[in-house]
Amino acid sequence: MSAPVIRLDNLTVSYDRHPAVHHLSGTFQPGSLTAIAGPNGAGKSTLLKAIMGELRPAEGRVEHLMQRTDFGYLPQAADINRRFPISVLDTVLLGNWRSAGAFGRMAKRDTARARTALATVGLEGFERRHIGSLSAGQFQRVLFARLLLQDARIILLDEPFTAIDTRTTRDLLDIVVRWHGDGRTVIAVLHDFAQVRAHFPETLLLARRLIGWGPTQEVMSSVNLLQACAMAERWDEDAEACEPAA
Ligand SMILES: Nc1ncnc2c1ncn2[C@@H]1O[C@H](COP(=O)(O)OP(=O)(O)OP(=O)(O)O)[C@@H](O)[C@H]1O
Repeated sequence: MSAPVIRLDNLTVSYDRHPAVHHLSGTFQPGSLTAIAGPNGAGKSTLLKAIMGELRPAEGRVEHLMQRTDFGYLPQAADINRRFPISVLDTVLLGNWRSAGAFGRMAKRDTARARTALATVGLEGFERRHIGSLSAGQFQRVLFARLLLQDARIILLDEPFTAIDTRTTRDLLDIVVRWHGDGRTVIAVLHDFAQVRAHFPETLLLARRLIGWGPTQEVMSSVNLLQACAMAERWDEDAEACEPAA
């Protein structure tokens, strides 16, 4: 087995001293395609933010065995301000920050690459549109185009298919599968268990503590899913029913 790209060592991340992720240890292998699944409030987004260095561990650590610039990160849509007055093309060009000049001047070549990325996600002709005028699905396509331009080796996606239509989901899933085919490491927080089972060979099942991490068919077992639900009920009095185990 090759050296992992990310190692979690007894990772605990807290908000105001309340742990949202407890004592998590394990590794992501290069080229792996992993879903992070678990109930609401399980610590999935917190884990991605800790991997990206946006949150500091209360205990333990995250080791990156690659450069920070090798990482591409798509936060949850709710965390992104779409009122910022910027065009679709400029939003995609922001993905080019690794090679942009000192004053952010973009070469013609970069603009051409950004246009190609927009065409790849089906948004040819949208270059001059303001991002605030796009539908949720179109905006998610723009963010995928930005990741395409960034050309990151490790890609972290936080609920990339939530609240977008079936066709957009299918198109963006195709891009995720292509990234995997290229040998990139992809980690995605997902709520749709059918999507996880159909497209993600590895799963990390989290309920603040680790329930399972490995091949999806093994990790998404009835026993593990019931355990994750039971743990969620202990921290949420109003927990909704979890998906019945397959
Ligand atoms: N900024 C914050 N300040 C305080 N508590 C937070 C903050 N962000 C998250 N939490 C809490 O940490 C816990 C884990 O939240 P997190 O968003 O990581 O879960 P999640 O698994 O991504 O949930 P969901 O599936 O609902 O998006 C929750 O109890 C949440 O309320």
